[in-house]
Amino acid sequence: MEMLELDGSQGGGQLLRSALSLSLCTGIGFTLQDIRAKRSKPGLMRQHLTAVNAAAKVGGANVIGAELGATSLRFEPGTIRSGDYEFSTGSAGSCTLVLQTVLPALWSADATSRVRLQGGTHNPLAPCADFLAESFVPRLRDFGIEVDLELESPGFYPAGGGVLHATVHPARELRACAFESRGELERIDGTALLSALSSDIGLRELAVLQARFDLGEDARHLRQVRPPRGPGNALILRVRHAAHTTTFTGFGQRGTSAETVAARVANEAQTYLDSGACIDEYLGDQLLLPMALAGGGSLTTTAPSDHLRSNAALIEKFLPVEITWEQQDAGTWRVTVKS
Ligand SMILES: Nc1ncnc2c1ncn2[C@@H]1O[C@H](COP(=O)(O)OP(=O)(O)OP(=O)(O)O)[C@@H](O)[C@H]1O
Repeated sequence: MEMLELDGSQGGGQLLRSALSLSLCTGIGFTLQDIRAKRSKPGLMRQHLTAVNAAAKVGGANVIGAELGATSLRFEPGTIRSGDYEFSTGSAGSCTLVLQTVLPALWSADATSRVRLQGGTHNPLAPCADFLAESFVPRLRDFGIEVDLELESPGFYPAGGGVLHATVHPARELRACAFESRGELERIDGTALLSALSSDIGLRELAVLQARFDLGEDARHLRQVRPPRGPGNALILRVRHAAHTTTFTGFGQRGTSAETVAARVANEAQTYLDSGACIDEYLGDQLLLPMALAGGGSLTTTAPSDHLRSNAALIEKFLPVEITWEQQDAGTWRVTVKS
């Protein structure tokens, strides 16, 4: 079996997850050394370990070193199988990142799969379930990839316990896509999601968004998680253009006012609105993989993030593509994938 030797110190969890996805799709195995070496707690954390085990299960892989805290891993992919799967991070670790790891293998399978994920569905530093549903999955559809998502219950750090269901349909031939123009601005709306916290927090967050973007009453939603599993608050702002909806998320935390949480989300959205980009910084790194599997494509984004750069370097090791980026104007970069 062809094997790649990868240096895990060149990135974080994303490098591992992308390597797992690409290994399953290409049949190329890998060894990964110095996993997350530059992070404060290096090695495999629970969320990463769940992703390794999930990838091994979906792809019939042989794995050496899949243990909590492990700093090296050997992964030899086998045959991808569709089916009914259940993966749990066993904590509030992000289950959306686990889903993203196995999605490419599952859409490459020959039949529909159903996946039940348990853990955190709304975590800082990860795409939340709303981001997946409103921004990621609709763009996958452009490649010809059909994924249905159902959020049964949100899970926040530290209690976790969220449940997300995904149905993934086979997609053999991926269409090459260009996400360059976002089209006209149609609407901006926000949701304050609360669990075991006063509605007042959400109302204050939505008031900030209202003041910044002139949101009408029908564009402000307050949702209490019932039954609550533990305290949590996510503020979700959707900027809907004709060709793409961008989802911005903020998280309430002790010691940070509702106004500050909302102002950060609003500032992020404003940076995007001031740019001419179609795709936000986060979705930018996440779309590279389907673009490369489709054999090419392009997107415009607000910045070529570290995640985008390290993901591009990894993808080029597994697939015969070249990924480049160039600045178009002050707030817009164009990323191109060529085979
Ligand atoms: N606010 C956000 N909205 C959407 N996606 C996000 C957001 N924040 C982070 N992401 C995405 O989540 C992923 C996080 O990858 P990252 O490697 O940082 O994760 P990790 O496993 O927590 O790693 P580590 O702790 O090693 O940094 C990236 O694909 C990034 O684009």
